[in-house]
Amino acid sequence: MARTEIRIATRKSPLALWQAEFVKAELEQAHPGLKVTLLTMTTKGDIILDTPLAKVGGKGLFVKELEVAMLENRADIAVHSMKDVPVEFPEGLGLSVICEREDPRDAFVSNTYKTLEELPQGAIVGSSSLRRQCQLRAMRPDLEIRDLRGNVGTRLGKLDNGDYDAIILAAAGLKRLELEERIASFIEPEQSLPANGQGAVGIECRLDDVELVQMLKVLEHVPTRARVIAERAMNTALEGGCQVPIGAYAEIQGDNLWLRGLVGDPDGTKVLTDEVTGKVDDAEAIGLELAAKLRAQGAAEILEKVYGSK
Ligand SMILES: NCc1[nH]cc(CCC(=O)O)c1CC(=O)O
Repeated sequence: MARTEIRIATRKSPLALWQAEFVKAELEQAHPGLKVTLLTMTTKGDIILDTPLAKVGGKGLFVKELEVAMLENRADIAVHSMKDVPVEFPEGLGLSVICEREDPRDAFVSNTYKTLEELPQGAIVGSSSLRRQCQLRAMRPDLEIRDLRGNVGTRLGKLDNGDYDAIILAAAGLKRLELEERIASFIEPEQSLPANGQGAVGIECRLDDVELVQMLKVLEHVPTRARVIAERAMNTALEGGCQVPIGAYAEIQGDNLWLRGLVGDPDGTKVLTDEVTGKVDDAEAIGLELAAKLRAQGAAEILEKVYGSK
């Protein structure tokens, strides 16, 4: 008998809730009679899980609370922004679906200026992403970049307070939250290469739940998966985390997949970029090839310096 309920474990931020509600609506539409419920949780970051379920090689494993909920069968799925999804999953869990990508670009948000180019000398720009900082500084070394944290609403509030002349956010988050009118202009990938997976949403679940995996498949978007796999492969091969100046962005061009990567110094003095094109079916190999090309240019030394200074 087909299952009648799917439980989504989700964080409480407006964007996390939007993504969970999106998945709920799609699943309920695709499977008449199915009820999808949201289990909201406050996450405190990584915790050590000590249940036998999550033990690998006798050791406790670092997992997030959403994953604990799935491993303990209090929830069935978790919905993630792909750019925040780590490379490895606890044993038994994995990414079963990658949904269609929203706008992958970074967005320039300002109440005064229309574009990055329009910013006056010494303007104050908010972003805590080293990837964005590196590319901004490379383009405009005169700007003063200041930290900016919190969820999308918090960040916009700080801009409106006058703390910054402009801030950089992902276009996808703003569009999903119906805040697109806050975008003064889009920053094209050639100017600010997006983070791997930016704008794409993925669904994590227990991989042995065959019926569930099957029901989730209606949300799968094959071209997005190929793009994100290539981007993540490059990132993984260079051991890039979310807080290093590293970008990866793929597009599908006919039968081909084109992938561009970037590794830089946070201060923007060194920026390495390279590209690889190959067959869509070879997405992962394309990512690995690009990582090797960037390494040959000296990417590993740059990243080591960033990690070393933490
Ligand atoms: N790092 C935070 C984060 N993770 C996902 C998004 C939204 C965009 C997306 O789904 O990729 C954001 C906000 C931002 O970068 O402005």
